[in-house]
Amino acid sequence: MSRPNASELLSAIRIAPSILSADFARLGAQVSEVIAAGARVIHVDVMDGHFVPPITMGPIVVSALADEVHAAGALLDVHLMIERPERQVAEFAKAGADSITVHAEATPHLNYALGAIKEAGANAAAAVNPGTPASVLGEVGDLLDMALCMSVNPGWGGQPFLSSSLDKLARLRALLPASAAIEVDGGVDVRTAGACARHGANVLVAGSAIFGQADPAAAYAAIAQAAGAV
Ligand SMILES: O=C(CO)[C@H](O)[C@H](O)COP(=O)(O)O
Ligand SMILES: [Fe+2]
Repeated sequence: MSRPNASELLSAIRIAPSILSADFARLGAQVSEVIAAGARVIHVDVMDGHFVPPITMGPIVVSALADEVHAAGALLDVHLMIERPERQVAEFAKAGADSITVHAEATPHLNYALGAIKEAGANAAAAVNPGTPASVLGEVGDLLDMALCMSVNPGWGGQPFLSSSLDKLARLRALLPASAAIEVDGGVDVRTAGACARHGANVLVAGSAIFGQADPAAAYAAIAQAAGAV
């Protein structure tokens, strides 16, 4: 199965539905629904019960979705909320992850972890929690295909957007090379998406605002319009 060009897909304004809020009994159908509505980035939240309290999913879920997502020309954007992610990135890349995000707070070896992602053949991204300065990512800017600004404290869907994230998005945009995508994750919906895009984000993750709605395809389209993605 040929892979989509992740760098190309992540260079435009994208809404990335997060399957954290999907109905897992019908996960494949829910992902197909948002892809049919235009989604080209599917966000997968991996939590280990240590870096954040909940435990969610592992490479087996990435692998289960990979063929369908790749056949549609879409990519799997894996957000690792796990301790010592450098020990796991090769497994996720092998399972079909196209971009892999590690948290700056989760490893003493951020530079090494990003190199390990690239070596495994995926796009490399690093995330910062709301309490972590954007400037941390300046040290690894040359390795970043994407930077992720958490706009809620990680661990749960459905939390309100932290408005301080907007200035932080602008700081990240100014700090990083123009080739790096800027992703925002947490509390993104029709009300917050436009401001995120105006402050420099181009990959907008939305979980509850899409899969928590009665019509995920319509919710996707409304957020895409609010962000200027259509
Ligand atoms: O990384 C995450 C939580 O840690 C999720 O991607 C994020 O919270 C999406 O959920 P919502 O859009 O409902 O806030
Ligand atoms: Fe996420």
